[in-house]
Amino acid sequence: MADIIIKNAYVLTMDPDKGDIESGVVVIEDGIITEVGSSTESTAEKIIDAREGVVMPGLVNTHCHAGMTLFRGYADDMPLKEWLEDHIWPAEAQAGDEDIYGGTLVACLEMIRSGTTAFADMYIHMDMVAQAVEESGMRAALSYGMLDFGDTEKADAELKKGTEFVREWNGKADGRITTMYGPHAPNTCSRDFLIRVKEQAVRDNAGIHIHVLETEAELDHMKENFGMCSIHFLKDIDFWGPDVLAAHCVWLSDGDIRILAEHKVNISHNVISNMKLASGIAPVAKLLSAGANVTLGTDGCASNNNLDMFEEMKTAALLQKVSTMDPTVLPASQVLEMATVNGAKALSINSGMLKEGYNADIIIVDMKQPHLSPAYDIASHMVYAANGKDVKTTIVNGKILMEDHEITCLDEQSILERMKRISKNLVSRINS
Ligand SMILES: C[C@H]1O[C@@H](n2cnc3c(N)ncnc32)[C@H](O)[C@@H]1O
Ligand SMILES: [Zn+2]
Repeated sequence: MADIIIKNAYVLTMDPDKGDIESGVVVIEDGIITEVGSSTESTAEKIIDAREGVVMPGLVNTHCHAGMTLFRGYADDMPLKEWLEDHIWPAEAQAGDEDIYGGTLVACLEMIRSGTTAFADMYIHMDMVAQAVEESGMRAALSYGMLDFGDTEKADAELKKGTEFVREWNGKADGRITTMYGPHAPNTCSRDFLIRVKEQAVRDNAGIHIHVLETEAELDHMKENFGMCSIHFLKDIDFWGPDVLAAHCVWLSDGDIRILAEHKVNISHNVISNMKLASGIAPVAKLLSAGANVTLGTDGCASNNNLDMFEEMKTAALLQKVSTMDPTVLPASQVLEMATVNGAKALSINSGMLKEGYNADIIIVDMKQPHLSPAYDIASHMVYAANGKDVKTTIVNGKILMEDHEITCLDEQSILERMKRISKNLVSRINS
């Protein structure tokens, strides 16, 4: 007997061999999708009638700092350097285990509510982040954000911390948690340190998550110090490969785009964060036509200011269209691919499609609403008309984390109460 059968659903499989199914079933057993479309199986522990709903793969947020929900709305309307150095980093220095744990739980609630089933995170106090992810039921690729600023003692300590985290948590939480190395960026980490991180990641067979060319200031810094941009600099030290997840990638030349595509680097496009910090417009249409694996991420809540991947999809499409003055770039189906299939590939997880043998990471979107009516083209609706609040059911690894808008895995009220308490205490510590 199956664990879950979802029936009477419009199934947006994202599987190119199968396409959409007008009214079909999805069968789940032991955390895995065992059938899609039709089934001889009619009994299950749990039957979900998804009439007037769209069943699709959960969205994959490939660049997040989940604990930064703590700083949602805390420092807005300024450029990256001032925002990080004068506000966020001093605030993070005051945050403790309890704060990051509580902030991450709020992020998980927000993601589950808005249809994200997996995310890549780079942050601090990562044991607490991992613990929160484990409890939430979500899937995540976690990394400790390492910075050395050219200080060799700090480099040793940071790499030690990063390595311990990678080794301790990889494969934990029934395999829902995987780990990566997280060197912060080419302008905050030294050349030697980046070389050491790459070697260590190769030894540990782990991926690398890094910010790259988010701002023009980084481009100027790299040119001044190394006579080349970050993309060429990282090529020079053999850093690039399909194991790397590069966030932002805004300030790219055509040559940079070729390098990223050739080395099969995974790119996380963080359109809303880049717009809010006025960092710039990433050449996403060009990256995609060069064959690069472009995915979507929200970045942290202090530069977005939410974790709604539906907003991210719509904004990504619209900004590329207007910035290239070409309405045909990033059509809805391609944007959906970025948020599902491409994201799963970047995280090396077997999710992102509704297909036999894939992880049962699935969401159901409630279509019986004025803003989704009528429904000619479901992909169009998911990108241009829907938002995170339309997600009514979220399943990760075959477990229901939210059903009919009701969170089933976490105690939402107590997490929100805790956030009130810790954020108040944190701000009073920062201000004293
Ligand atoms: C892992 C580290 O990355 C920082 N961080 C958060 N958002 C950004 C961003 N847009 N660019 C660079 N660093 C960022 C966090 O504040 C943390 O210190
Ligand atoms: Zn970031």
